[in-house]
Amino acid sequence: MALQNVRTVGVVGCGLMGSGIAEVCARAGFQVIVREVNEELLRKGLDRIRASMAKAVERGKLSAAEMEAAWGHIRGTLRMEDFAACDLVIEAVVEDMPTKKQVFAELDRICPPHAVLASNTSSLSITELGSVTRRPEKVIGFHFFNPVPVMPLLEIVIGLQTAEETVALGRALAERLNKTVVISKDRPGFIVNRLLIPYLLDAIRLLEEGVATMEDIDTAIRLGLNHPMGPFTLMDFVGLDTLLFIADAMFEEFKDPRYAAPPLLRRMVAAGWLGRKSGKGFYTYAA
Ligand SMILES: CC(=O)CC(=O)SCCNC(=O)CCNC(=O)[C@H](O)C(C)(C)COP(=O)(O)OP(=O)(O)OC[C@H]1O[C@@H](n2cnc3c(N)ncnc32)[C@H](O)[C@@H]1OP(=O)(O)O
Repeated sequence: MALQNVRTVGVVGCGLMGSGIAEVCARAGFQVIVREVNEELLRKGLDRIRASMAKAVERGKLSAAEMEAAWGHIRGTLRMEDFAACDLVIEAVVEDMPTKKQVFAELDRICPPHAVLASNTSSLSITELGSVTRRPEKVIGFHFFNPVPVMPLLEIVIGLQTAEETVALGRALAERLNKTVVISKDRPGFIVNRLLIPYLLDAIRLLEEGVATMEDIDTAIRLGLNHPMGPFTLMDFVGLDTLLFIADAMFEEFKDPRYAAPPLLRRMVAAGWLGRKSGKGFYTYAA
């Protein structure tokens, strides 16, 4: 399957990542079908896409006419069966292996045989996702970064059975979306999260040990290392539930204490303090 034959891209999930992926694909001229599990989540996801495009217009990254054209390429749905029309589907559901496996098995049943099935997973095994399909050579990881329209990286993850042709499609897609590619083997956390997750968890440990306040830790990293966000701002931005899913998945595989979630993180997620998206995480956000 070559990229020039891809007309319609499916996106499973219209949360933070799915909405960003749907937006950049529509802006690149693909027809996009994006699916959520209920009307409310779908409406919220589509609203997020529209708000992000409006911000791009405001910042001079997109013209009003381009925004309307891109918006016209996006169709929301609640039905998995609608992915029968897709040449490429990118899954961006919750970071949970049983849920993702169920999605991949369903996509394999519904999508045409030529379709490539990609996952936006940030830590789970592409090889394992491929194993529940009859097309493991067409299963690949496309790990985007939040906010998808702004972050210039696409981490492509190659499962044991992923074909060279599927990787070539990933490279061509990245070029179309104006993203730079890095290639990672299928190991937990790939490149970025292998380094990022222990750093973020260590920031929580530093806070719990009382070494410094979270404001000072954030300021230290922002001004001392020139990172755009300190670790607590970044954790709230990524979502504490997502961070916990990733840390647990990495700990499960490596059994290395560097990836063990600090108790405070688990309790914050239990309390529903998920970061920016829930209005409260390490910091509190206005509604
Ligand atoms: C956990 C995982 O598996 C993976 C992950 O995703 S980890 C998280 C990765 N993400 C990060 O690390 C984000 C770190 N933070 C940042 O880079 C920055 O804080 C940020 C980009 C989010 C915001 O930066 P900022 O300077 O405060 O915002 P802002 O000035 O509004 O925007 C920065 C740029 O993006 C552009 N932009 C903003 N929103 C946009 C949109 N919706 N569409 C297009 N462009 C947009 C702006 O125009 C601006 O571009 P220029 O510099 O060319 O003017």
